[in-house]
Amino acid sequence: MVSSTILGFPRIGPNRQLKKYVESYWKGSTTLEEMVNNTDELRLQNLRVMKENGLDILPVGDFSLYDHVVDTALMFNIIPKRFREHFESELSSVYSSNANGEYEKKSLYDVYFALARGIGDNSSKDITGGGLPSLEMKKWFNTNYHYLVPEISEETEFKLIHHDLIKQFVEAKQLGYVTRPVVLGPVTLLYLSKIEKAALHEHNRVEKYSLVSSLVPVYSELLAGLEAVGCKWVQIDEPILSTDIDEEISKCFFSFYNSFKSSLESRRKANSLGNSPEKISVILTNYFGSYSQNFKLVSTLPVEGYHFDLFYGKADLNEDVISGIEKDKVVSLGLVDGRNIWKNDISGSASILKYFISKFSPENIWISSSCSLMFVPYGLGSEQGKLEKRVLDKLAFATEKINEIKQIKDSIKNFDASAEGIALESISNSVDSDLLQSVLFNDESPELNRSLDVVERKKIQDSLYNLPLLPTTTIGSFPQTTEVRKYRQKFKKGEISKEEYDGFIREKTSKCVKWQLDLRLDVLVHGEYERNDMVEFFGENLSGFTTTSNGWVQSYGTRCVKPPIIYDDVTRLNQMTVDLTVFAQNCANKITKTEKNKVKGMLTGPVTIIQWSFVRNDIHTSKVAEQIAYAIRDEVLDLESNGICMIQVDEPAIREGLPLRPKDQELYKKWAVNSFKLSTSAVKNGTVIHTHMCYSDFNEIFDLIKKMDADVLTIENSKSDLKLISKDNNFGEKYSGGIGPGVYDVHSPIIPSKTEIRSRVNKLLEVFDKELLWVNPDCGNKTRTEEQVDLALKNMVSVAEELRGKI
Ligand code: MET
Ligand SMILES: [Zn+2]
Repeated sequence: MVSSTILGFPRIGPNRQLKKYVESYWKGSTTLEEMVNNTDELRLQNLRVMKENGLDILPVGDFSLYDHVVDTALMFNIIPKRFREHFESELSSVYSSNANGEYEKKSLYDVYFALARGIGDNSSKDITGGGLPSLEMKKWFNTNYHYLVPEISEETEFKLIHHDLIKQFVEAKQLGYVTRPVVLGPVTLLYLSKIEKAALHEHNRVEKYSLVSSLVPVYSELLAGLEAVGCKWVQIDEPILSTDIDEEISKCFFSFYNSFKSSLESRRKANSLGNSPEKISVILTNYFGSYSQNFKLVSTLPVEGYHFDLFYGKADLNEDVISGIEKDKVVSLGLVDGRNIWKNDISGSASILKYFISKFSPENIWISSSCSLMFVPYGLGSEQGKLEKRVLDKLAFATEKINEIKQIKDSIKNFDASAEGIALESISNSVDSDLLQSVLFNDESPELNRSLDVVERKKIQDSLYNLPLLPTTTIGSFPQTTEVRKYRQKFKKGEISKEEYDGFIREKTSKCVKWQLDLRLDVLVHGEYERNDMVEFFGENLSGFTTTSNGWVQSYGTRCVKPPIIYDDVTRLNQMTVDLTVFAQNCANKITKTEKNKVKGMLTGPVTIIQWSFVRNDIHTSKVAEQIAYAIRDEVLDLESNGICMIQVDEPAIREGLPLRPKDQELYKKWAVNSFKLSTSAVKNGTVIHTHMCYSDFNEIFDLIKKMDADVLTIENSKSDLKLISKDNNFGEKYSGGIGPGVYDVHSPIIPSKTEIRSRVNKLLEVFDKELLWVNPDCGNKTRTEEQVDLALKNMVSVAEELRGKI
């Protein structure tokens, strides 16, 4: 009989309880004990829900109070020096815990939350900046989830410092559940980690993959511990296998899994566990894509089973891969999409399952989710009666997805593999041949291109606007104060009229324009007071979108987001931003009695809208991008014809969508760039198109950025230590448009000093042509207070004005 399972379940609870439980502990309004009891209950509730909805084998260890990567790092004592020193006594109390792994909870939790959130003035990510900076946060592969980056060094003393996973297994077993502990694999753990700066002596570079041998004993100790309490399977997650791994990483896999096997064996002998009921087996788990070439290596590793993501890794449904699976291995089939919210095609999944049954023994087959279900909301329960029925009928959230796995299992009950032959071709995916018909794949199309190139356009634009050298601007949003939020809430609840709400927004907008003029900013914005969120706002104004009332997914730690759902064709229903932008421009004109200070129109680009939504999957994503691009294009043209001559189309998430494998990246880059161009290229040459990007490392996408052909690019840069302008990448030479690398970090509450800003601008001037350089923060101001924004921008403008006279 096949078994049903999943790789992991959402941790946040049906009503985001995790947030409440953990945050109230942080605030001191609940005790540690209360927090632990509450979150334990949430974890046990997950087990119940999984069981009730029909799973045979449940994951344990997939739950986390903050992040599973920092969980793993801490469990193995991967703690940077600054924390080891600060928490010396707490850690020694944890280390001296008794043989059962009982430790004083408070000590461990103090270290844990400090790693996650830092201590004191954590805002300055600079080690010298005082306080204890938290671990850095990064995107988990190509998802919108952020993990904490472990810091390792030669000084890291890898050891298993607690037995929580073993205890959770035992607890679940006592409650009658069959579970499979989930552990992040060693190679992926190293891949996600970085070398700890403070521990680096000059001339002493540590190659992080060389540390893999030190991980062997800790993993084998953990697995031996699990084996001793009767655990039969452990899931070791190695999603790095969805990328093209190089020689060094391949070696790392090979050496770890082989030595680990023998280390476990010697532990068995030493502990005379030889007579333990059953040896523990390992299922190696890859998700987010296919193994493809990597499977050759994987099939030689001494593990007992493999998980396949058959949603995003359909490429593995091919003879080369499948013939490499030995008959006695367990195959776990990720048939239910862990990253999107659409109902499963049960009969399609059943066909794939039948194919595997015809090849392998049903006892060795597991039906599973493609990846953990933590990337989709908890359950549809609270959407009943709220979402339109025709939308609701298409959806499955985590709880419903478990049920689908059961349905797939039930649907093959009477299947006789010997009677029906199944061809591999019938289940593997065919490529959408219509795809390339889209305008997005026709680089030469006049719809995608402006008539002059960026250099020629600049000449026209310079003559029209007469901006000073080092023009100053902001990225768009101004503080979303409690007052702004309160008004929006009241309006949404129907407590105030549309007129009253609009009146308030206009008042805020006009004050914001005045404020910017007082600050002497050159290019103004309207402040985005009308927007709760830069994607949701457009979702509410375009057809084909809907929003849920409780469809939260974890973004990082206790923070969740509620992505809109794109379920149908997207069209623009009405003008979305024209009124308020024109209003802001009129305010500026009235105050200055000139038309000198231009207000930038502010829109979100197609790729970002897609990246931060759940997107229909019945048509190719590029088709959705094309539809959104046409809608934005109409808005851009309406702004222009209403006198707005600078328009910013934000694409902060453009890097996020980049596929994991180079061979898939070209197609993405093409439609991503061209959907931006389709949105923006219809304007006159004198209209200045701005774009903005943040949140990522841009090294991989320089070509893409250039191809977008914006007139001005404002780009996050201050957090990533001016990586953008590092000597090696020659970005300054390669980029011929206007450019505004952020001169300070808006995510920090610290007011950037003039000295700091001046030194950044001076560095930028070494790299970029002074005619092209803009001066601006690195992202929007919405999360700051009005006072912080005022002081920071005063310093920024003052530096720009001072330097203008000198360069
Ligand atoms: C995450 S990018 C944000 C861009 C947007 N225009 C803002 O200023 O908030
Ligand atoms: Zn930004």
